[in-house]
Formats: sequence, C-alpha cells, structure tokens
Amino acid sequence: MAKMMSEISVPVIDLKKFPEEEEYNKLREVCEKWGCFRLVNHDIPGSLMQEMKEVAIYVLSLPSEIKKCKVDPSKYKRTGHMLYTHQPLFETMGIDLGSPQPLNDLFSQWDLPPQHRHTIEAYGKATRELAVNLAKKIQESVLGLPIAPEEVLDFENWRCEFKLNKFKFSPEAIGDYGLHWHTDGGFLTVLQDDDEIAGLEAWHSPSNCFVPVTPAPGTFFINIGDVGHVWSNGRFENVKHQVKCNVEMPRHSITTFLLAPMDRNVEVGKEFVDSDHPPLFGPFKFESYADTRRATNLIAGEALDFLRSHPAENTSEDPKRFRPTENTSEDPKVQV
Ligand SMILES: O=C(O)CCC(=O)C(=O)O
Ligand SMILES: [Fe+2]
Repeated sequence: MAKMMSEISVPVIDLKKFPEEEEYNKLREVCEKWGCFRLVNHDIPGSLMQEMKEVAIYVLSLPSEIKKCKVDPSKYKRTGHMLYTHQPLFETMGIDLGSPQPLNDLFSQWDLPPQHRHTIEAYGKATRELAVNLAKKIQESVLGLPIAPEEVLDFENWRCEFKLNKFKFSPEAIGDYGLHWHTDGGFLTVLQDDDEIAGLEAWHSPSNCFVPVTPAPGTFFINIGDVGHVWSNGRFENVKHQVKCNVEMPRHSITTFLLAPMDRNVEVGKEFVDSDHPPLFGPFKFESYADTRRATNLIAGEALDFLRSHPAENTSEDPKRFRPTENTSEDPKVQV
C-alpha cells in the first residue's frame, strides 16, 4: 500500500491577498512543488456553487434513457453523457459552453427546468473567468509585475471545457476507485469538489504519496495539467490525482478545464527557457495531444514523452517520476 500522510495537507492560496508579493511567491512555489492548491476568498457566491451542485445532482440522477439521448456528437464533440466500462462508479456529463447551441439542444431534448440553464450559464462564465484570472496570476508569479502587454498570454481566448461528475458511491463500493490516478490534460482545472463527501487524493512528489484532499465548502480545488507542465518547461507539477470511495453516499463534483490556445500551438513559455534550461517539449496542437492521450490511454502525463525535444532523455531516470506503490498489479489507467 502507498503510504498516506494525513499530516500533510494541500496548500491554500488566498485570492484576496493578491497583489501581495508573498502570495505570488507562494503561488509559484505551490505550482512547482504540488501542482495543486485549495483556493479561498474567490468571488464566486456560495449560493451559485450550491445551485450548481443541485443542478449536477438533478441532471445526473435523470433516468439513463434520457441521459443517453445525446445531442448530435458530430456537431458537439464535448457535449453528452459518458460512462466508462473500467470505472463503473463514475459518470460525467460534458457541456460545451463555447456557444449557446449545445445548451439549447440539451434543454429542448431533456426538458430541464429553465432556471437550471441560467445556473449553468452563470456558473460556467464565473468559473471560466476565475480560471483565466488564476492563469494570469500564475504567469505574473513567474514574470513579476508589471508584464509587458505583448507578453501577457490571451487566456480569455483559450479553449475551455465544462463537466458535471457523479461518483456512485455505496456501501459495496468502499475502497474502490471512482477515478483512477490521472493528470488533467489542459493548463489548469477549477474543481468544485463535493463539499461533504471526501474521496479526492492528490499526489505529492516530495513525500512520494497521495494526500487526501479534505472538503472545504465554498472553496475550489485548483490543479495544473499537462499543458501547464509543458508551458512551464517542466517546472510546474501536472499533479496526479484520483478519487476513492470512502463514504457510502453518492459524490458530485463540477470541473471547468482551461485547456489550451484555440488556434495556436501549445509551446514552452519563453520565460522558462535560457541556456541552462532549453525547451523540453516541441510545439504541438492541443487537439492532437488530447487524441494521443485517448488513443494510447496514457492519461497520467506519460503521453508528453512523445513531445519531448530530446526523447532519448527519457524521464524514467527522473527521481520525481511518478511511481505509485499501489495499483501496480493491475493497469488502473482509464480514460477520463
Ligand atoms: O471529482 C473530483 O474530485 C475529481 C474529478 C477529476 O479529477 C476530473 O474530472 O478530472
Ligand atoms: Fe482530474
């Protein structure tokens, strides 16, 4: 069994403390050492978070015949209900909020209360803005202020994805995985984890163990994904995380993924490159990276090895490379 160090806890970033230099330094260090943090004092109202959770509970408890009824997948790649044979406790509902049409189609097919639409739109907009704000703070934490306007990244134009998740926890599922360990593919994720039902665990490389993430109502859990790792030239941790069933009650979470530039390549940020730190990754299109992750089922950041500038320098010698001490007898990696 992997050791679980319950005395270590995920660091906290306080959004109200910016632009204090100390909080910028903490943010940068946390991205390097953990790749995740608990965010407090953001300005998304607790009432909107609660309403969004109620919508998630409502939508994901609809009969499966209704949930199965998909909006045209050729039209909307990111909208629809998904189940995973290897992760039977997990189901997710993706909604593309990039244009009003997918929501129009969903609401006309599913006959959802109109108020739910308002909640999804308001919450999607608020968490997207929060993700963009955090991404900017992260860039500022590296470059220092003020950043020359031409260097500020256009995070507001980046691709964003939105998902409602349900974990069908029950007495029989105790000890099972809701989601096996993985990284998120994008730049960063704003996760509203269940405010009552625990289960999320984040990998902490310096301690070589998974750390339980304790629910904290009214806050978000933020994690850096593979694109954030590439952009920082490997300096920021694309944190591995998993969800385990410890409680006998269903668990719900809502994820807003800030993924990558829409029409440009993902590239190593030039602020991370100098003669001692050549770029570790070549430029790539996010969609093709996402396809590779899916096709190879390498969903814990290993697919980045295909993009390394010097593939011979395989990360297997990297002492920080993820080596789980449990789950090794089976292949736990399943697409998320
Ligand atoms: O529900 C959670 O706590 C985590 C969800 C997650 O990791 C994901 O959707 O990628
Ligand atoms: Fe995740």
